[in-house]
Amino acid sequence: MTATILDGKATRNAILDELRVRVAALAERGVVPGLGTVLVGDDPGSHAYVRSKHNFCKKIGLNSIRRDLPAHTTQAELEAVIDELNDNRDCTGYLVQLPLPGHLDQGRVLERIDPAKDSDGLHPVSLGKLVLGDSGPLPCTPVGIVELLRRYDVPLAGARVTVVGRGVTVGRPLGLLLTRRSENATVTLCHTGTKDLAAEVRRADIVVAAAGNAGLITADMVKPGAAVLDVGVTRTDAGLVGDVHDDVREVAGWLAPMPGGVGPMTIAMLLRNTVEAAERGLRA
Ligand SMILES: NC(=O)C1=CN([C@@H]2O[C@H](COP(=O)(O)OP(=O)(O)OC[C@H]3O[C@@H](n4cnc5c(N)ncnc54)[C@H](OP(=O)(O)O)[C@@H]3O)[C@@H](O)[C@H]2O)C=CC1
Ligand SMILES: Nc1nc(=O)c2c([nH]1)NC[C@@H]1CN(c3ccc(C(=O)N[C@@H](CCC(=O)O)C(=O)O)cc3)C=[N+]21
Ligand SMILES: [Mg+2]
Repeated sequence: MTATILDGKATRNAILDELRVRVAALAERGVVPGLGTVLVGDDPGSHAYVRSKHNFCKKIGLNSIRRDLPAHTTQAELEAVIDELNDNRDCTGYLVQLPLPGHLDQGRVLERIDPAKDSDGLHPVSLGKLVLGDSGPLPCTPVGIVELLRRYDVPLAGARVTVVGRGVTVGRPLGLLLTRRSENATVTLCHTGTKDLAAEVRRADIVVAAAGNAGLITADMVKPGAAVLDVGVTRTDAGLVGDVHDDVREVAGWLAPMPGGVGPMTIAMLLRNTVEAAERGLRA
């Protein structure tokens, strides 16, 4: 068997078409949503991500607002930029590119973002709403994963899902999303303390690999026909490598590859959160 590819780029493009229509409807009412990015330091990977976010804004008619700060920026200087974006009427949503340089307190920075402008869905208020089942911005990568599975009709209700990784941006919030009544999956979250990772993965109808450990998931660990989504990204001299070994393609029923799977969906959901924040602002 060769897996059906869950094509994140094609799906992202379909979502961008849908967003373009919503942005045009907002424009008719005099609202142009604007996505802000805050980037500290000169990591080339982070610069590339931020650049591509701004390019996609242009493609769907969003304004974008860019704040690039030097690596030696102080906590107070960064907080002043956060306060400015919170007050900036042109900025309907924004994100602080992670990770921040080690001398900055990431938690304090994220908490200072106005929750109404949280495009990432990673503010403590947004995560709290997710736990409570209240509506609000959802974390981009987890909601992108759910959206990708839905658009390919991968069955979720009753499915056994094994998520490898309990990180705050992917694994942990994904577990919360998938166990909502609307998804109804049964979720196992794995981490470095998991006793028998291979056994947990082998039971799964859906495997989400979000560990950041290159080639961790191999074909012998995957139940034939399972859906496998590769989220992890490891930078090597040979380029970016995912958590899922190439041999998985021969046993999986569906595969979201890295690159070309979940990554593009993350950006699509970031843009959707920004448009939705502007729509909510109109209703409020
Ligand atoms: N494609 C995309 O759109 C995105 C990709 N990413 C990528 O996804 C990955 C996860 O991101 P994030 O959640 O922020 O990362 P974290 O570093 O916060 O979390 C990684 C998790 O993986 C677990 N883990 C690591 N190695 C193993 C192992 N050998 N066996 C079992 N569990 C393991 C860790 O366990 P423990 O808790 O015990 O340490 C931890 O819970 C990263 O590679 C990141 O670059 C992130 C965001 C978006
Ligand atoms: N505040 C914040 N929010 C984030 O969402 C966030 C972050 N910080 N810091 C870094 C991680 C990582 N991340 C990715 C987004 C897109 C791709 C993506 O589009 N990847 C392409 C490949 C990109 C390439 O080739 O360089 C793909 O998978 O096809 C990957 C990873 C978001 N993150
Ligand atoms: Mg690979």
